[in-house]
Amino acid sequence: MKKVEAIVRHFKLEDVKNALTEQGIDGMTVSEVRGFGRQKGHTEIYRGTEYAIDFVPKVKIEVVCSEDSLQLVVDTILQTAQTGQIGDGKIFITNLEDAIRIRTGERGEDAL
Ligand SMILES: Nc1ncnc2c1ncn2[C@@H]1O[C@H](COP(=O)(O)OP(=O)(O)OP(=O)(O)O)[C@@H](O)[C@H]1O
Ligand SMILES: [Mg+2]
Repeated sequence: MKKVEAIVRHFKLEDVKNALTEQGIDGMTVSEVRGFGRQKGHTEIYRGTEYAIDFVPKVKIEVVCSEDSLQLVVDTILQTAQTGQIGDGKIFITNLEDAIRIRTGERGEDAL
């Protein structure tokens, strides 16, 4: 299994969620995050406001998926979250050791 962490713009969240759901992804975790990329120290527009601060607000979407569906998940996020402007975000991929559905005790991909 793989864990995909995508840091995207807030206004893209709904599109990304809908697109992933359409591709058969049944679960995800979303959180509000703050950070910076390589324009550190420069300004960035967020909801009409120009931020000259160190940490720009973004949304982090975490999806755990099978290795077989990894490319589909990544492509879906890329296609829906990209504007082509600075600050579109980033995708990180890691190996995930195990998953467990607490209600049933199912493990691995059965738990996704
Ligand atoms: N190397 C990194 N490690 C962890 N988080 C990062 C890293 N780079 C970017 N991020 C996170 O991703 C968010 C968006 O980054 P951003 O899209 O600005 O990346 P970038 O490399 O500056 O690309 P761009 O030139 O398109 O802006 C940051 O606010 C931060 O939360
Ligand atoms: Mg940047």
